[in-house]
Amino acid sequence: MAPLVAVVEISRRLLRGDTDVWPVIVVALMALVVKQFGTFGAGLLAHLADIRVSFGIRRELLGKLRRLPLGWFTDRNSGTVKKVVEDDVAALHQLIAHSVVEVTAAAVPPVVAIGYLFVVDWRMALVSLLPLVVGMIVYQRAMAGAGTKYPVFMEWLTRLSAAAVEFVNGIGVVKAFGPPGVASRRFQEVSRNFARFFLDWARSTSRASVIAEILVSPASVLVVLTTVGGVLTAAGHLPLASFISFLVFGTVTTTGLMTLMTSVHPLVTSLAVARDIRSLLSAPELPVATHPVVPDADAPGPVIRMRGVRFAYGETVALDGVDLELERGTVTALVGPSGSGKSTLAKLLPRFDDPQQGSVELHGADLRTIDPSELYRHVAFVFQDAAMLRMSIRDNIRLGRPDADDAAVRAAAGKAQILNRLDELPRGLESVIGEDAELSGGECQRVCIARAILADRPVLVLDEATASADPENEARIQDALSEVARDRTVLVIAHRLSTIRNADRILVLDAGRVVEQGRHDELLALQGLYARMWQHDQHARTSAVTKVEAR
Ligand SMILES: Nc1ncnc2c1ncn2[C@@H]1O[C@H](COP(=O)(O)OP(=O)(O)OP(=O)(O)O)[C@@H](O)[C@H]1O
Repeated sequence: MAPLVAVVEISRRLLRGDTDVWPVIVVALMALVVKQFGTFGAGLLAHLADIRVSFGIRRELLGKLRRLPLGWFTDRNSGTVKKVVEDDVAALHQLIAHSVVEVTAAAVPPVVAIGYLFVVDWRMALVSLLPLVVGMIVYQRAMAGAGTKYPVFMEWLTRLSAAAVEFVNGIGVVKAFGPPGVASRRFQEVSRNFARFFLDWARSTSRASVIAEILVSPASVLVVLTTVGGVLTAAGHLPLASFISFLVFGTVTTTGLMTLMTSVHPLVTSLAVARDIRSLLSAPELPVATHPVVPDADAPGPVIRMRGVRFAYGETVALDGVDLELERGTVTALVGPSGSGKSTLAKLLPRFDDPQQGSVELHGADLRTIDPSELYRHVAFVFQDAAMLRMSIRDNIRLGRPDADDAAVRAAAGKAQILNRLDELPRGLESVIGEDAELSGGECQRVCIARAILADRPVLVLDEATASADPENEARIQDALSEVARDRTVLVIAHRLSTIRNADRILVLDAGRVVEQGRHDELLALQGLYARMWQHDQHARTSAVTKVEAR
């Protein structure tokens, strides 16, 4: 404001015939210097605050992610989590480091200017606000309906990006099977509908918003002020110095308002982002006992016991009253038709979720009463989606035992039937998947098995997942699994019945219930679901072999 005040003060003095204007100029220049330091200081403080807040939020988010049930992650893709932890927190930067300072800087001058103008001449001050008030009313009217469409606009953006991702992901399949053009048709359709929506939206608001913008522009304010002020000054109702004040300060209100409007948009976006962060922070966690129980590994009885377990995904009941006991050092296989609840059951053991009814116990202690880190000292798992972290294969293998030496890592890799393959890589165990090494799905799974062998937890949950592996890979995975199962209590989801013939116990699931259980021979003798599945499995194998031989 200082240069503007200086202009008015200098004209006032000159009009009085006082030519001593240097002190005013010096004060204005000093004020400018103070402003520069002030702006720099404010920016610095705001950025420091941003660093502290972002750090605090990220730490809170990571803590939260650690406490969320693992099932929460399987229901979401990693993109969602990354968006909140990385992008959303980064977007808050705008709010904390910039918007606060910018909005303040934009809001203060108009307020001061209006106050000052009212002191100089309240009637002219009202006149200077006239174009603004009319402009705001027009703008408000135009936006009243349009504002409600903002969520629809965001919805369209999500739909558009989903269609684009679908188009790119499915392009191979559609190219191979679909008629030409099918792949892009859906994407084009969504784009076209979006364009239509957007045009309608823009059209409904454009005329009014252009009028509003013209009204609140500095030019309009200046036209009104010079006309009214000129007439009043000429008639002797307004001193010339006051008229100059209005010419100088009159447009400050409108320019400030316009800056305010442009800095409000990032503010609104940041608030939406803050909502997403808050919703992640308030996602329900797995309850943790205030006085956790430490399970006694020497307690008599089964290592794992499930009683009357029921689990539903919304309306879909996946498990309906399951009882299960895993005896120490035994291998129990879960079999059943697709969708019978095998994965759901297996994932309750490492507490991906809690059952809605019934309980899961480890050495007689309900999992809900055990500290999660204590639970993972007992239970390891290898699931189909073999997870490799972006670090060396050595560190991937020793994730569960970071202090393991090289010999132990190599021994585990050897038992998991993957050591030779890893030694073939240019940097051996130092290689990083995705950077200087690529492994097949089966090979990644064997690395995960090596991790489980090294972690040496007494209970192991496995998804056999050999259905899609080639015979050699399958045989190797089988060998690795037999190795890892030695002396451990194992629950394995079996996709090929031939691989679990020797299991100590086989549990047959159907529609979320255990319908048969026993050893392979006992189940065959029952002539029930298992026997039918076995026949089907055998038939599929022989017919595949016959077909290959016939060729
Ligand atoms: N995240 C989920 N949300 C909703 N329903 C689910 C979810 N996961 C599984 N289901 C449903 O729960 C039931 C049991 O699924 P589950 O994956 O446990 O079966 P499964 O026996 O492991 O199947 P498969 O052998 O095909 O892997 C199915 O009806 C499935 O559609």
